[in-house]
Amino acid sequence: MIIVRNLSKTFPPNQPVLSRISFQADEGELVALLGSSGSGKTTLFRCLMLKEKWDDGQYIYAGHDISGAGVIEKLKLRRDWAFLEEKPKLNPKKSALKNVLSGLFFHKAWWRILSGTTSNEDHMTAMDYLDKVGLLDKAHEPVERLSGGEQQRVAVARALIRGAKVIFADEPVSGLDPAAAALVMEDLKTICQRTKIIVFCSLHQVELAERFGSRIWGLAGGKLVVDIAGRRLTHVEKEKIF
Ligand SMILES: Nc1ncnc2c1ncn2[C@@H]1O[C@H](COP(=O)(O)OP(=O)(O)OP(=O)(O)O)[C@@H](O)[C@H]1O
Repeated sequence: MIIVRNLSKTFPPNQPVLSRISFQADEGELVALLGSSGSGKTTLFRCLMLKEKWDDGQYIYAGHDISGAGVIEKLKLRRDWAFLEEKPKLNPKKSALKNVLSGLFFHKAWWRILSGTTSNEDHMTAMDYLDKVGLLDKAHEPVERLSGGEQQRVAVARALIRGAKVIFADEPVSGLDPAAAALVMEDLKTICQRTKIIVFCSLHQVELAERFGSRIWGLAGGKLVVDIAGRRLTHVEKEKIF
């Protein structure tokens, strides 16, 4: 569970971006974050991933106040979190399977890293995750031959094999056509519900937020102006956000 109270952030010299943001996000939630360009979506994610400092506010993760986390604690916490970008950083020449397995790098025995070998168990686990994102039949394809949506799903599988408990997805489907975007969002929603992780997903498309978000947030003027359970937004709610 994540609880944030009154988080505020101003960029120097005097540009307030986030103003007293408060929320609670529970396991199994897919939070769809809507906001116009420059509203602070990425900044909010960067603060929540402890990549950006904020001025005021309390941040509680899994029952611990991590507002003042030190370097070691931050490194440990970041293992629980995964970041999905619009263009996932994958090795294009390597297969989908190898890219997913690369998520296990820090979990492998040193001699396996040196010898470049993989245990049968890791192999099976990676195949399971590829199955979860509907890519079992593409496991041995080099990633460069996969579509943008399929590459994004490989990135999701890699995040999951790392044991991510929270996924921050910053506009993960903005470069995709509507059908591919829906498939990626469907994966995120299913995985979120089945594995009880929290997914924060910033989106520009209201329809995707309405269709896949179990919760919808709207960010405008540095504030969370909308925080509702996933459903069709009213005209008034849309006007508040955009
Ligand atoms: N490092 C920085 N220094 C100063 N200002 C910044 C910095 N990063 C972001 N900003 C400013 O903060 C505001 C919010 O930026 P942010 O990238 O969080 O918005 P966003 O909602 O993610 O936008 P988009 O949808 O276009 O990606 C913008 O006005 C931006 O120029």
